[in-house]
Amino acid sequence: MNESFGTRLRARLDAYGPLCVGIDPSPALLHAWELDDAPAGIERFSRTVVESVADVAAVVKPQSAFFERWGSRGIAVLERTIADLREAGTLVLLDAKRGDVGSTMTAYAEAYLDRGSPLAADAVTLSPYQGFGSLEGAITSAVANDAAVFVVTRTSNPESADFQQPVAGQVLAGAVAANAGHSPFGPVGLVIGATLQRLDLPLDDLNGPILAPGMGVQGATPADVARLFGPVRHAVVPSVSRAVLADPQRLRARVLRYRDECAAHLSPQTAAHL
Ligand SMILES: O=c1ccn([C@@H]2O[C@H](COP(=O)(O)O)[C@@H](O)[C@H]2O)c(=O)[nH]1
Repeated sequence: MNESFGTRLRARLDAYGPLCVGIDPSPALLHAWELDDAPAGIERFSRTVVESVADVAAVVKPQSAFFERWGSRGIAVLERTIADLREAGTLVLLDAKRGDVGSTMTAYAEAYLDRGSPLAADAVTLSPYQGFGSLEGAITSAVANDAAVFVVTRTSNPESADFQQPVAGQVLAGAVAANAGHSPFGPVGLVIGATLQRLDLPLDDLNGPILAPGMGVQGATPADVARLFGPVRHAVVPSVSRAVLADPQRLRARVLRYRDECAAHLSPQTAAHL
């Protein structure tokens, strides 16, 4: 029997430290790297990130949007990037934020979670705004494929609060129910921005991982992540993209610095948040 995503994630967090590194081949970053904003440039960018960080980051998160910009050729680069990451042994979290009616969600799950798919990742981000129940097929598929879903709950962008707060409790309740009985983490993680000033959700019973984007350019620091998540910080995977991707020469060094800072702030022994 294969190991569940939760087991694999816990092992990688313990072995490598708590950090997710993004692959975000935006026009601005391609320009900074003196690469063409074209499929070949995106491929070179992605290969460099994989070669520089796959052996030191617990999780790597390609941002699907930056590949989709180039249509089928961009998707082909995304497929090869996912394959390279999986071969390197890191966990791949595809940031695609899909959400739709149940039948269509099943098709998204086939695309991103079914082991046989060329786009299959270890986990994918989903949007719950068609009702948490609409994600059921994707959650079932995640369990069947030893994968996971990370559901948008309280995102890092400043516009999110008023819109998401009213339903965040329902998202949490759905995740708690889906994760019951699993160990060390269930198949449903939450996306909660590291930029939030305070946590307005009780996460103690989540029993799932928390992806926390927003470090670096969006303003959050590893210390902020520890303060925000306090007693559940052992389950947090802080994520960083532009702040480490800005310069290819310094990419690995910056990843190592973020990783070590996150480890120092988020380890169970650290009482910095108290
Ligand atoms: O709440 C969220 C959810 C996802 N993201 C994504 O993470 C990266 C962040 O990039 P940075 O350069 O580290 O700011 C990007 O792909 C977003 O789409 C997020 O920022 N906030």
